[in-house]
Amino acid sequence: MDYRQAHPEVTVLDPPDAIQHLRNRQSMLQDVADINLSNSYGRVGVPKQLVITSDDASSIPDAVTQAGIKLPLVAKPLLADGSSKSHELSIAYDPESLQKLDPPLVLQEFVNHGGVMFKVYIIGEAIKVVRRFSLPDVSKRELTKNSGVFPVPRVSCAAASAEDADLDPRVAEIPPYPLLERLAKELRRRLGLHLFNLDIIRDHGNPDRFYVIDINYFPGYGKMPEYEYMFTDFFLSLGQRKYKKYALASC
Ligand SMILES: Nc1ncnc2c1ncn2[C@@H]1O[C@H](COP(=O)(O)OP(=O)(O)OP(=O)(O)O)[C@@H](O)[C@H]1O
Ligand SMILES: [Mg+2]
Repeated sequence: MDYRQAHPEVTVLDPPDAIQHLRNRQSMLQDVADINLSNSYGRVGVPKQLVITSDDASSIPDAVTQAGIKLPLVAKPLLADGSSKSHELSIAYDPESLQKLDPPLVLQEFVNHGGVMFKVYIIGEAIKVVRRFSLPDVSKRELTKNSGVFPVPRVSCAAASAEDADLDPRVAEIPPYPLLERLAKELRRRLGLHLFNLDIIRDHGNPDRFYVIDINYFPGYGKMPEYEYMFTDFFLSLGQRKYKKYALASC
């Protein structure tokens, strides 16, 4: 803030406090929940979730029952600070094993989505969607058979791209652009950020229902095809905006 005031000539793209908002998995998804976007192209929300801050893991099964959220649950460290620990996610299949978890956490309902997710990159006003492999569905049978807490492998970061894979079109179809554009526009405004991405999954039982499960600030753009062109356009648009401002001020 001080720096910004002392140097009005410097363009601060995304302010640190707005970026900070994404370092907590609870506050990160709050705006998506508030927007509660629904139009003729579909609906976008957040999986039902519960935040556990108490150190006493033995109270988690009761808290889950009271919140009415359903197993299996994805347990995510509350802080998403980029450390490798903050990416250590697990899946819990039965109430008993919830006591083995290590708070502070966000417990999120696991949504079956057919093993494919969408990384939606936002660069200013531009959007690029990339398909990635994700976790496979959990069947009712598996849910009754499995018990325990299992680490979640970082499937979406694996080298294999889902772009050219032979996938069920109902699972692989990119979410409708008009829906993503509305969401991106609202989020840009509410978050006060220009450079971020959304991890989105489609409910396997309901193709019009989408869930945002993660938002990252300045994600690895290297994995995004054509990022060079999109960044060039973005920087040019910033330059033009600044030029217009100066031109108006000096009139
Ligand atoms: N609610 C959910 N339902 C189903 N699968 C989920 C859910 N949340 C997360 N996953 C799966 O777990 C993966 C990692 O989750 P998430 O993106 O929230 O964590 P992360 O630590 O930020 O991981 P990454 O850096 O790999 O994106 C997702 O890509 C997806 O495959
Ligand atoms: Mg993610």
